[in-house]
Amino acid sequence: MMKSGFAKVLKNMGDNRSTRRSSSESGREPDQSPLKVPFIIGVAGGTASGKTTVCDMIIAHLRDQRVVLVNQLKKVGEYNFDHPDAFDTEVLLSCMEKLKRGSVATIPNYDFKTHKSVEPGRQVNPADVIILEGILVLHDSRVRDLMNMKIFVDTDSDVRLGRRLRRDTVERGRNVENVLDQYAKFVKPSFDEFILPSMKYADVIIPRGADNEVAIDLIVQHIRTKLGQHDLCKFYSNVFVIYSTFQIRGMHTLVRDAKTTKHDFVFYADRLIRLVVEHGLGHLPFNEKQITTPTGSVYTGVVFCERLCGVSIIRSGESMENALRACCKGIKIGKILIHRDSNAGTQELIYEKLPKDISTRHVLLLDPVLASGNSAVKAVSVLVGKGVPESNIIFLNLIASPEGIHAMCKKYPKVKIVTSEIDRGLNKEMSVIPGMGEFGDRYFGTATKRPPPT
Ligand SMILES: O=P(O)(O)OC[C@H]1O[C@H](OP(=O)(O)OP(=O)(O)O)[C@H](O)[C@@H]1O
Ligand SMILES: O=c1cc[nH]c(=O)[nH]1
Repeated sequence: MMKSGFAKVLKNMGDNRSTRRSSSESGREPDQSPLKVPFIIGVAGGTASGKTTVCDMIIAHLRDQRVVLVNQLKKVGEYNFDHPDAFDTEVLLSCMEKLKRGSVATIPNYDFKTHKSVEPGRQVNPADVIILEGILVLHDSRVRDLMNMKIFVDTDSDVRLGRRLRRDTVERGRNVENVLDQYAKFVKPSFDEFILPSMKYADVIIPRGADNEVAIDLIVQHIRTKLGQHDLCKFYSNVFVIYSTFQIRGMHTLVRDAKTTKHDFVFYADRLIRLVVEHGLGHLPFNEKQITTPTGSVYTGVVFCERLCGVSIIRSGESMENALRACCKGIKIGKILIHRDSNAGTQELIYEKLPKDISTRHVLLLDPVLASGNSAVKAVSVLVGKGVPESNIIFLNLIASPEGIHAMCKKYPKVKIVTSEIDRGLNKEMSVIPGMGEFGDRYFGTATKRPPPT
């Protein structure tokens, strides 16, 4: 039986068999968002451990996603097929690079009977999820570094030997003695020397392989969560987008609509702000506390963090103060006014009024729009200058641009950013696209911007 040595199975996508409806079929505008970075999973484990079955189960559960399964590429002509030298890591890396960039990759086919590559190679299209499977995919750090999730399938060695014997004799026409000889000479020593030691790099170890449905279910849930997140959340662990629902999409639809009245804009912006504030508070530290309920039972809970304050960036940030006050009784709120000259790209601190003991507090920094990030970076620099540890700052925001996120994360990687949606980018005027226009003017009903105080 001949199978491709690299892109063995193309599920749902590889050769243009996507099960997802195209944008034209679904009646949407073509997706103009920046390139989606695929979620890459590595699945390693000894021979006949059930790696392929585990991959097939993950693919079956992710049937609404474009998934491609790629096998570790064999080098033609190698004798010890279980040694790291038997794999063509350079070609694998270049193919993965193409797929990550969103290009088609041509992957050599490999015949397991003749141990030769077979022309033509297989064309693999980019996908949402790439599963990289092979006994040694966790061995090389360059391959590991590509992965968002590393799995090791850990199946009992007797079970694996039994399966291997059956497969090689029944499916590949070899005799028992020859299979056992190869196992003792190459397969087992390589497992002990290279494969088993790579288990320490795994994020998840699946005992009993494909029989472990609970583990596979948990893995699939995790992948779904990650796929639902914006790609920037995969890059920056300090960036959080609140969990989207149709209610949240509906509120965004209203606040982004140029025809929405001021009254409705304020109503739905306030609803969104409240959700962002509640989510942001969830990132504060907590202490465990046990209380007794009216039924006399003990409930183990947590106490709210007490050393808090809000800081709004005037003027739009002030729209978020009410929601913060409604959630945190009596919270102190400071203010920062920055004059931003978007043409010159400069920011000037005009005014600040902050609690004297701010350096001992966790700070919730408020501003509904993160565009170039200049205002937020300047505001954080003021706080840090007052002695607030960077990691004690949570920036709460309704709409963020990728440019703003990059700018903040580059300068202040420990500041947490909580937003409700990440948009496509900025236009020439430095407005967020698609965005919601000038937030302050829409929220406060001012047709033109107020000049900064002199
Ligand atoms: O990331 P940046 O490129 O710095 O842009 C974001 C800033 O722009 C908006 O304020 P704006 O200057 O419009 O003032 P306003 O709040 O008074 O409306 C917003 O509230 C941010 O403070
Ligand atoms: O799109 C933008 C950019 C900056 N400030 C806003 O209010 N909106």
